[in-house]
Amino acid sequence: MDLKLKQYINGKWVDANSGNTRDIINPYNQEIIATVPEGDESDAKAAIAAARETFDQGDWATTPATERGAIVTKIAELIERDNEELAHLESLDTGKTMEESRGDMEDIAGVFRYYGELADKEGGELIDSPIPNSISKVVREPVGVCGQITPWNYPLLQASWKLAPALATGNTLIIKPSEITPLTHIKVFELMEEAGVPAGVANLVLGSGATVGAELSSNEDVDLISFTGGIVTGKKIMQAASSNVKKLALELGGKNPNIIFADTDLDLAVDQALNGVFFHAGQICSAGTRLIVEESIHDEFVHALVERVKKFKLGSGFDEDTQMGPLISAEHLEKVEKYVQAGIEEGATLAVGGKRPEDPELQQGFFFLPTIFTDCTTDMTVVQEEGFGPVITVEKFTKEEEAVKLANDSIYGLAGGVFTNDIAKAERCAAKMRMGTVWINEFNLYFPHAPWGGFKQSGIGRELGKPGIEEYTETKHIFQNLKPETINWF
Ligand SMILES: NC(=O)c1ccc[n+]([C@@H]2O[C@H](COP(=O)([O-])OP(=O)(O)OC[C@H]3O[C@@H](n4cnc5c(N)ncnc54)[C@H](O)[C@@H]3O)[C@@H](O)[C@H]2O)c1
Ligand SMILES: C[N+](C)(C)CC=O
Repeated sequence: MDLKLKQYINGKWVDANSGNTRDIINPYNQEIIATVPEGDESDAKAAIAAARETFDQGDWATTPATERGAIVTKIAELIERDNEELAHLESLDTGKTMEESRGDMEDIAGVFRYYGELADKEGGELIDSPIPNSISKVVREPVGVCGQITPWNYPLLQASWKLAPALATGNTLIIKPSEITPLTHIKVFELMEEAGVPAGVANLVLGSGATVGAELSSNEDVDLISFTGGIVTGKKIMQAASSNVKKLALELGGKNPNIIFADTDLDLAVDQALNGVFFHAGQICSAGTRLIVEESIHDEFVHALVERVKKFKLGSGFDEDTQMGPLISAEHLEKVEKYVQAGIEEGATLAVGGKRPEDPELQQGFFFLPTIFTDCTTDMTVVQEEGFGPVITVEKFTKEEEAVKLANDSIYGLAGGVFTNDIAKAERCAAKMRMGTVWINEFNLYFPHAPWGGFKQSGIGRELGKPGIEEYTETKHIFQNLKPETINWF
């Protein structure tokens, strides 16, 4: 593998202080694909010190935004140049199909390009001051040293949502990928170095959440922590971030509803419902795993879904005809199995799947069959908890208000969908759905220009769009009195 397989701290490619390493496993066949340094608190502290010193020294924060933007745009170009290599690394690490990984890399380049172009356009504004003879202006400045922690399901995509806006706005940063999927993070650091990101500005530390992640979240030299991952970890990070009242951005899980009305185009809704869940074997925060289907079309809809699911081709992400790859790890496969077992025990009807495949060619990988449960009710574990696997639950409704009530019956509020040909009805539902994104006649679409994030326990703050760059800035009001006079109050 033509990759450095090191951490990147203060402009140098380094091993872990301890000398420890970790083997990275291909989830398709359990082969070791790479061995990388396993950093710990001491590596995190070294990276934080470099980022702190670089930020405080000031050159990067005061580099003209146009220049920083040009570097971020250059990273986009390099990602486009190396798209195939990056996609290959992502599929090796995660098991997802090459087609999906190629799409991710296009999206990632788009994110760097978007923030590269936005870098010099959000400088601040003059306010119409109510005080005579004064100038009142609002400027945006970088927050400082940013800690960034990413998950294993969309490793580089989630990283791009953090790296690009942080760099564009003049912050310094330390990023920690999931310990089991570090390869595309390493590669993008090679590209960032090539694009001209100065030493100390962007640092990469590899290692576990309990060590590196916990240090980034609690260290008082870190000014902002941006985390994407599970709700349990998110709560720990929120607590740790209170050490110095860090700025906090949390992108957490989802248990996303997809409402299907009887007046929809059935073929479209079936197709989109499948797309909404089964990419990357359902390991998507915004997977539309809670189908809420109008009773009059329920049986026909479920039948159509099941017939298509039965034909899914599972296999290696590198085979052209594979539609669904494996789950990420043995541990996660076990978790999904237990989740499905809970569904069966709580009385849901298994319409298809529900177990590991029997195909001898898939026995080395962490595969689970695409699964559909019917006769589901809101009190069931499979309806309330995020399974993060290829599992759909189907609930029925008869009235519009009931559909919205079911959709909102969750601690999560990340995303949801509505399928209907009655646009007024769709708009009414969208207005009442308590989620950061609502799709109408669409599911799982995202692009750099529109903000992404969750209501309720799906998170705090927004990534992407203008809010995604504002997260990385502090707002400062500068007031200038053009005709100062003594007040003589005291
Ligand atoms: N909202 C979104 O946009 C979004 C996007 C992708 C994934 N997710 C969510 O991510 C979850 C799956 O990812 P995961 O299993 O990698 O999540 P996770 O919470 O287990 O791990 C995420 C990251 O946090 C680190 N971590 C673990 N413990 C930590 C600690 N105590 N302190 C600091 N860091 C720690 C991990 O090493 C990893 O890098 C799902 O819940 C999914 O919905 C959300
Ligand atoms: C945000 N998204 C959809 C790219 C990945 C969620 O896991």
